[in-house]
Amino acid sequence: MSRVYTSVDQIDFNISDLPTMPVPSKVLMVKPTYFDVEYVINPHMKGQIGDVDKMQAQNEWNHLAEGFKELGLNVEILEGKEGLPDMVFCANQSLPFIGREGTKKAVMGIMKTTQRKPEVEAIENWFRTQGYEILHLDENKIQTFEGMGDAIWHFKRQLLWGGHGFRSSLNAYEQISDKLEVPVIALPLTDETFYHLDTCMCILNESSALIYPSAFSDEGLEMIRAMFENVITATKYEAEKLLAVNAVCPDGKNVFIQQGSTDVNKKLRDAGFSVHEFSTYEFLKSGGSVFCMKLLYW
Ligand SMILES: NC(=[NH2+])NCCC[C@H](N)C(=O)O
Repeated sequence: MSRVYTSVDQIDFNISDLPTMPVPSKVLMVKPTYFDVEYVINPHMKGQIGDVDKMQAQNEWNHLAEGFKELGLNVEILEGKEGLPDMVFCANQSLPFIGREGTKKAVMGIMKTTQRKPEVEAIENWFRTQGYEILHLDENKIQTFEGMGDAIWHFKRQLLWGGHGFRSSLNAYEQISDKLEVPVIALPLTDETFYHLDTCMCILNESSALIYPSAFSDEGLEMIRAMFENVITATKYEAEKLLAVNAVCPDGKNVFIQQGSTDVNKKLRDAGFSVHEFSTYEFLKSGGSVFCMKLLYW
């Protein structure tokens, strides 16, 4: 029986009562060899076609990979594929999961745009080498699901936050909830600039999240505020121009974030987080930053 929550009065559990989930120890990154802006499928890509500095992109990517290594994560690197310039955003093609008995499963995505659809198979083939059970959504019923671009695990808990509206369909979460036997809090996204949940919500630890409030509906905001004690908010400039919310906090303490997010970084430091700034300017041209340039898994 699926458990998809769409308003705060439906929520009948406390986070602390939910089954726990280990912190991911591995991170996948896809080499940016073929990364470029070749088409426009989100507002950030407008006017950027052909403008990516390839060498700069490679440098930024290397630096981020080094950062993950320094944090103690096991960094796995996959070659990109020619003709798939967005495959470097490897958070989008799947949703990895680990059950309480240690069983590993990956729900494969259904990309919204034809340009990105072939990326899924490449990631699926890679998952098979990692001992994951592959799960597919029913394509006759579900229109789209863009993996961890929209579906984000609560820190250390079997609870999924699911964004929908632009790249993922709400009914995808019913199937995911059924297949993984987890509750899903569904959040409609309201502003196309923040087309994936990972552009407007970053889960920092069990009780803290960084968000850009204007990207959510009132009901969505109510659910976020009900479940997180500390909600840090990003300004319009930093959220939109620097994709500051597309950050990642793999261990509940260290936050990797786009360089120059001064206001957010101060708020994060004041809340006790260690902030590490990375330059992802070339990837911002495509509408992505730190969070979507990697896939955390077990
Ligand atoms: N999760 C993300 N925000 N990923 C960035 C994806 C960027 C890519 N150009 C797209 O529009 O699909």
